[in-house]
Amino acid sequence: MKKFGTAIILAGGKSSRMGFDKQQLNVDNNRLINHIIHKLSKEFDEIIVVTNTPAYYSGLPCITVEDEIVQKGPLSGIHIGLKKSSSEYAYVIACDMPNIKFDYIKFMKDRINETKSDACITMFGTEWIEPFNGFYSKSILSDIESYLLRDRKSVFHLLKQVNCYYIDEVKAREYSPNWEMFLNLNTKEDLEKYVNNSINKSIG
Ligand SMILES: Nc1nc2c(ncn2[C@@H]2O[C@H](COP(=O)(O)OP(=O)(O)OP(=O)(O)O)[C@@H](O)[C@H]2O)c(=O)[nH]1
Ligand SMILES: [Mg+2]
Repeated sequence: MKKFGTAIILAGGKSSRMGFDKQQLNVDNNRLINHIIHKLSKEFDEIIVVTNTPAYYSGLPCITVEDEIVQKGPLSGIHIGLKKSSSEYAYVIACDMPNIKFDYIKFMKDRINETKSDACITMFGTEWIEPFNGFYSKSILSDIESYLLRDRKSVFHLLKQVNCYYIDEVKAREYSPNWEMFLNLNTKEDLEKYVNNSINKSIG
């Protein structure tokens, strides 16, 4: 089994704050998620999009899956994505995150290789985590499954039960001083700000 060959894109949310489906976000006349798929395909052999609308992805270099344990938020998507993953670890990102940094992905892989952790994510301050732009191992699939079946949803609390390596904020800012690699577009204002702020834009 390959160690780091898979990326999972979560795209099964309700987009209630944005007011339209974030799978249809457009930046520079391109669908943002198409850009994410193409960019990730340079680094990963297998791209899994977790979506309720697989038809949006025909012809793209990815496979699509739907949530199995539904209505539990992002962890539902991480669960089925890991289940379908053909690699030991999967990189996980959301469909509304435009700034992917390969040097940080490499840094996370190195930390996992060193520490043999079951997940690798970044802290924001001391109390918050960035659950995406991180890695999760298939080895925690059963933990996630029983957690979801107990009707729990918090990625933060799930990770406390497993062997997760946490990168601290200061370290992460060496790679992304303005936190742009964790930027996610939740509202129309976020989108407008992103489109008008070329400093934050590493798309294309
Ligand atoms: N597969 C799957 N993905 C989800 C689910 N809920 C959220 N996501 C994805 O997780 C990522 C982060 O979630 P949010 O930013 O809260 O997105 P959202 O839930 O669609 O938006 P809001 O309704 O405004 O909270 C996004 O890429 C969502 O598409 C879910 O139940 N299943
Ligand atoms: Mg949400």
